[in-house]
Amino acid sequence: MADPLIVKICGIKTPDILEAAIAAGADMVGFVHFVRSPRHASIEDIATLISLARGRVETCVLLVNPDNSCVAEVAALGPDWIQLHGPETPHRVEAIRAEAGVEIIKALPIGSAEDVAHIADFVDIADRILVDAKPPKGADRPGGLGETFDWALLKALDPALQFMLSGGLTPETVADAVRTVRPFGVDVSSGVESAPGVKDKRLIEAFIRNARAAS
Ligand SMILES: O=C(O)c1ccccc1NCC(=O)[C@H](O)[C@H](O)COP(=O)(O)O
Repeated sequence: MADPLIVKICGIKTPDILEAAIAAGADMVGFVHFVRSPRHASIEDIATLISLARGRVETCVLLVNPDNSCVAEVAALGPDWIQLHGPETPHRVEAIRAEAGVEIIKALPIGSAEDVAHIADFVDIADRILVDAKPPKGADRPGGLGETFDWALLKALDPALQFMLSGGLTPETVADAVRTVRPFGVDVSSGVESAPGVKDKRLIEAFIRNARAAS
């Protein structure tokens, strides 16, 4: 039997939405620590959210090219995962993994066949790979933009690679994404919001329901 689909709801900022995501059956929740994001959460808020979530749902703190002090501060909160969503090199991912002692999701932006080929550099270093749309030139952040990419590019990947799919997924598109791409997991942020940074409980429920129905 195939592994059950992992569903991650990213960009949660409040206990209320955390509870809604858990009640709707999320496997993993993401907290963004990046000041330019409309989903930015402080270290103090993330500490509260992790303590509420512990043992109920896997937690992931999303960082962009963090320095060592930021990594240490986040690792001390005891998340299940750290997601690196910036231009971190394989060497830097390896160093952060060793420093934090936390499993790493490496997010990689996809816009071309070269970007897909670049994934191979991280598969033995990161614990999980997440593919996302490459941000348009001039974007003020590297993710959470509601942008999709050409899923057909992923046909070049080693079929044995288990990866998570993100980038512009919505309750309406996630079933097609699951059936077409057959990812190990799906990740969403903008597609379950009523405005940038404002999560919508009904959209979260619909996203998880539609993802599971297709898996
Ligand atoms: O969400 C953000 O604002 C963000 C900021 C900086 C780096 C990454 C960010 N989000 C990454 C995510 O995990 C999103 O879930 C992923 O990019 C998909 O986002 P969306 O297309 O909005 O569903």
